[in-house]
Amino acid sequence: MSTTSRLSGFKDSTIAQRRETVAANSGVDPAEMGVFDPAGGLGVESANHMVENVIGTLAVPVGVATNFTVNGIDRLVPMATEEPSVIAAASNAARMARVHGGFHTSHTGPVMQAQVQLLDVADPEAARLRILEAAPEIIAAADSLDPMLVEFGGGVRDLTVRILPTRAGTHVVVHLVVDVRDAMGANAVNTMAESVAPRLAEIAGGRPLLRILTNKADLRVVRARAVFDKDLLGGAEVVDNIVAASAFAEADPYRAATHNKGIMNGITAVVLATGNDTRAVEAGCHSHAVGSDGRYTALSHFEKTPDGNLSGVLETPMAVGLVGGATKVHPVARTTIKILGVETATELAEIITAVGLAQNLGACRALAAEGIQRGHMSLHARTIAATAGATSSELDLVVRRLVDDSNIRAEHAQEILAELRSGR
Ligand SMILES: CC(C)(COP(=O)([O-])OP(=O)([O-])OC[C@H]1O[C@@H](n2cnc3c(N)ncnc32)[C@H](O)[C@@H]1OP(=O)([O-])[O-])[C@@H](O)C(=O)NCCC(=O)NCCSC(=O)C[C@@](C)(O)CC(=O)[O-]
Ligand SMILES: NC(=O)C1=CN([C@@H]2O[C@H](COP(=O)(O)OP(=O)(O)OC[C@H]3O[C@@H](n4cnc5c(N)ncnc54)[C@H](OP(=O)(O)O)[C@@H]3O)[C@@H](O)[C@H]2O)C=CC1
Repeated sequence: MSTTSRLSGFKDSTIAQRRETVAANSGVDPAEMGVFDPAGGLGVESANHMVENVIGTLAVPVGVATNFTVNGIDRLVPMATEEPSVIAAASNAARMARVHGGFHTSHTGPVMQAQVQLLDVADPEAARLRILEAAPEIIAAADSLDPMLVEFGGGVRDLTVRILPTRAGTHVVVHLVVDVRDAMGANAVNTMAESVAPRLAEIAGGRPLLRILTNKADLRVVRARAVFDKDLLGGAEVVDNIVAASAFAEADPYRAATHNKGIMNGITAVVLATGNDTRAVEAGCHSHAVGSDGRYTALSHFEKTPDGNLSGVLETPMAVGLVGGATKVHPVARTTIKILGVETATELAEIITAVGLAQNLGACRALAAEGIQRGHMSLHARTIAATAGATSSELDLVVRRLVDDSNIRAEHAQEILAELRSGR
């Protein structure tokens, strides 16, 4: 939790000043901010304990989005992304929601599901009922594998059975529904699924094959809503145009894919910054974008409020944890969690979905008003100038010229540099 996330002048500060401000406003020890230096973050030796055949690490920029209020609490939000303008857009959108109370969320709890696939079952309908009759035994056996999780208030909540016709015959698919508390939960539920699979197969009179969690985490859903201010958005016409942009994304899968990519710009950046599994969250979100009619659509929805402001809602599965995976191992992830000030995985999930909504609004506002290139390309100009070889002292000058000339291209950056260096 931060004292305030409204940090005026933050974007124009030096890196050292930003670190000081973030530490002061989040209660993180200023000395700990050194973790964001290349030498202070993930060392090669630690990396070698995380994955296989390690030869090094890859640094990704980490910035802090400002202006976020989620459920009445100000949060500074670390975001890891290589894409210019993402953090600026999220901060800008959060500023527009802040005046109307920020983001409000609700959730279904940290519930994941593991699937056990059973093949060669002669009587699938009867097998389904036999498994349901044995549910207390199966649930107790699964719970006994993770007493720690049960002690924390988690454990198996339910067992369901589906009959699935496939081109390889009829499969009986058992779902273990597990409250994984502060874990992302994949390892926890996979262990359970593997352990109870032989007994399930015995009851069904078939053979077990896959025993793995589903990333369609539709029992672990977070919903975020916010009202964005019409004047800060740019007026009534912009509000109407964002509503039309939202309708376009709902109606057209080609547009929905890009619209949802914009949401994931924010979501993935926080998921990555906190050491969570980006692929698991991406799989969950995109699967959630397919409606009951089988059509891929927008994850968010925007409409005009009676007083002419813009209301936005977003619902996403959000399988993130505070224990397990890389979250506790990666030194940067440990610090980003402290900056966020979250105590539970669900609180983290709520902030991430709020960022997704802000990110989406930021992009839709730009698209529905001046177009994406003005804001995005003027920030992208920094990358172009650096790629062209501008030094720190030359960078700002080259960027200004690229933007002023409305010609944000590498060749032009090189021309400007040549001109500067020749003293012309
Ligand atoms: C870039 C802005 C915000 C400029 O917008 P602006 O109106 O020029 O900004 P401003 O200078 O008036 O500042 C307003 C606020 O924006 C933030 N801000 C502004 N500039 C910075 C900066 N340099 N560094 C950090 N924060 C910045 C900051 O919060 C600031 O307020 P403050 O807190 O300072 O009082 C705007 O043009 C914008 O939001 N553009 C959209 C950019 C975007 O969405 N980028 C995502 C990448 S494009 C993409 O991949 C997705 C897409 C677009 O395809 C998805 C889709 O199609 O739906
Ligand atoms: N398809 C996918 O998405 C897959 C993802 N993965 C990977 O799995 C990893 C995540 O698995 P996950 O199960 O979260 O990780 P871990 O198994 O590392 O952590 C979960 C365990 O932590 C212990 N724990 C301690 N405190 C808590 C608490 N407060 N709440 C909950 N559990 C607690 C629990 O048991 P105890 O202490 O008893 O052990 C729990 O089982 C990620 O690295 C992910 O990439 C793996 C396979 C597939």
